[in-house]
Amino acid sequence: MTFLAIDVGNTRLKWTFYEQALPGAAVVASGAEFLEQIDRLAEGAWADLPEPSSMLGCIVAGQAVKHRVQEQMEIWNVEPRWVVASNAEAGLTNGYDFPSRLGADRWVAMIGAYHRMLAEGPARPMVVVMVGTAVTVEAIDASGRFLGGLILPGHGIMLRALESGTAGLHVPTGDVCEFPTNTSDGLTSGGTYAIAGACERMAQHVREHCGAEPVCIMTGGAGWKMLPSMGRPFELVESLIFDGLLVIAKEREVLMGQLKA
Ligand SMILES: Nc1ncnc2c1ncn2[C@@H]1O[C@H](COP(=O)(O)OP(=O)(O)O)[C@@H](O)[C@H]1O
Ligand SMILES: CC(C)(COP(=O)(O)O)[C@@H](O)C(=O)NCCC(=O)O
Ligand SMILES: [K+]
Repeated sequence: MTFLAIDVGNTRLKWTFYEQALPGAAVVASGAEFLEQIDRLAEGAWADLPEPSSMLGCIVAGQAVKHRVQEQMEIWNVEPRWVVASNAEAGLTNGYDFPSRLGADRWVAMIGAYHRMLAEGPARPMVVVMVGTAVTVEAIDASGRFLGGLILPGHGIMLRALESGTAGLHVPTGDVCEFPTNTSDGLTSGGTYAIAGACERMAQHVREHCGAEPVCIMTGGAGWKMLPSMGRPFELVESLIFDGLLVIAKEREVLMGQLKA
């Protein structure tokens, strides 16, 4: 029972093909494409795959992109299924004012992170950071309640905003340093420490609210850029969204089985 997991962000589509729809399943193949390139998936990377038995995805990129992705999936007989954030799923409860308005990628990543933490020991509060086009910094308490999260511009958006809003900030990418002495380093370091600072504050909020030190996990295409500049240890888990999709797929299969029985 092979399984295709898809994560469509505002910059790239990421996919992983698994042997089974089970947490920890073996990876058969995986890839990532910028959204401008996704119309060639069916004749490109997906052409060599066997037909998946099922798929589950999360998408935050909008309706037009969703149609383009589903068009590529027409080489198979598989039904497109997309996660929408709900009040509760897979052990998490959603504290958002309007739960379905929470980005599906955020919800799925939190489910992946929470199950990963539970697999490693006793339940603890968490900070889950996703560094993609935007940056999100989520707080989860030890019982699995999503308390709320910060949304920041990612590196690219911060730089473009500064470039377009000023006359003197058109410079190449610089290095991250504590005391930048040129414009390039100032911009690169400013963006990086803005994100690191938000993560640090959220970790403080969670510690004060929950009375325990949070487990801190990071994911997303630009996570590796942030890791050396964090104020506290963060574990980088590139597969967090896929881990979450596997958890959800398995739980839904179990529920379906119970309904049929
Ligand atoms: N090798 C890379 N390929 C693509 N994006 C990268 C790479 N390394 C870092 N990035 C950064 O990661 C971001 C995309 O991350 P991703 O998690 O795919 O975003 P999203 O989920 O919003 O589409 C880009 O904005 C880019 O700054
Ligand atoms: C915050 C996001 C833009 C992040 O998108 P990404 O950086 O992964 O492309 C996305 O999760 C989203 O559109 N969320 C809906 C609004 C919300 O979560 O409150
Ligand atoms: K994403």
